[in-house]
Amino acid sequence: MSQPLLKVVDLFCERDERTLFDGLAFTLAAGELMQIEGANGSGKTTLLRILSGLSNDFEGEIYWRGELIAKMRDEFLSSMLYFGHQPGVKGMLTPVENLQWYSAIHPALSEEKILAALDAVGLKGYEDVPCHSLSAGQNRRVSLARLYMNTAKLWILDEPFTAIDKRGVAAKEKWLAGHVAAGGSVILTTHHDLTSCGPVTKINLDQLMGT
Ligand SMILES: Nc1ncnc2c1ncn2[C@@H]1O[C@H](COP(=O)(O)OP(=O)(O)OP(=O)(O)O)[C@@H](O)[C@H]1O
Repeated sequence: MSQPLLKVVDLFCERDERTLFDGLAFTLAAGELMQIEGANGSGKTTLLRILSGLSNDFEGEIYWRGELIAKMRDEFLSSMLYFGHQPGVKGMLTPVENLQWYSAIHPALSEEKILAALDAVGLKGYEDVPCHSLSAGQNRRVSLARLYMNTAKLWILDEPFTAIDKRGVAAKEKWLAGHVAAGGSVILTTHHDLTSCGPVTKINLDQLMGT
């Protein structure tokens, strides 16, 4: 069997003296999509922040391609896209300007690719409107356009479909399915039922909650 992309061993995390998970272990293969489930406050966001390197407040080990992430952080970070709760969109900038800013700290992207990404998320015609004049769902779409511009192997997505309408969700699910079919991997949280992503591995944090 080929080596997993990501391997989590004996992960323990507590917040406010409450154990969120203890002994959490799983592997994620290339081409696998994993959904983290659990009640509000069960630790889904906390887990995704740990996996993406944004939080070090945990015990246990996380491996990327067989090596401890802590020992090859730069390589891991360049292979991973994290999409957090906040859209991370600057209101004073237009969608095009936001994505230009994003592409400046990532592999440079042509304006053509940025416009294609905005078209793909349904924002054709809004390219030059300041984001503070867009709706919550449209701002979320600007942020999601990063997925259409990114070549990272692993996508870690926290509630990517929040504020997105039904048609938008179906289109994004297809995009995730395409990423996975091309050998990429996805770990996400969502309260939506995933219907168009293909096989989904599920981990439920409620069953791992301490007392
Ligand atoms: N920085 C922090 N300091 C202290 N406690 C925190 C911190 N971040 C989260 N928590 C606590 O950890 C628990 C898990 O929070 P988390 O945001 O991971 O849950 P969640 O499963 O993502 O919830 P939701 O479905 O509501 O988004 C909560 O009880 C929260 O209060």
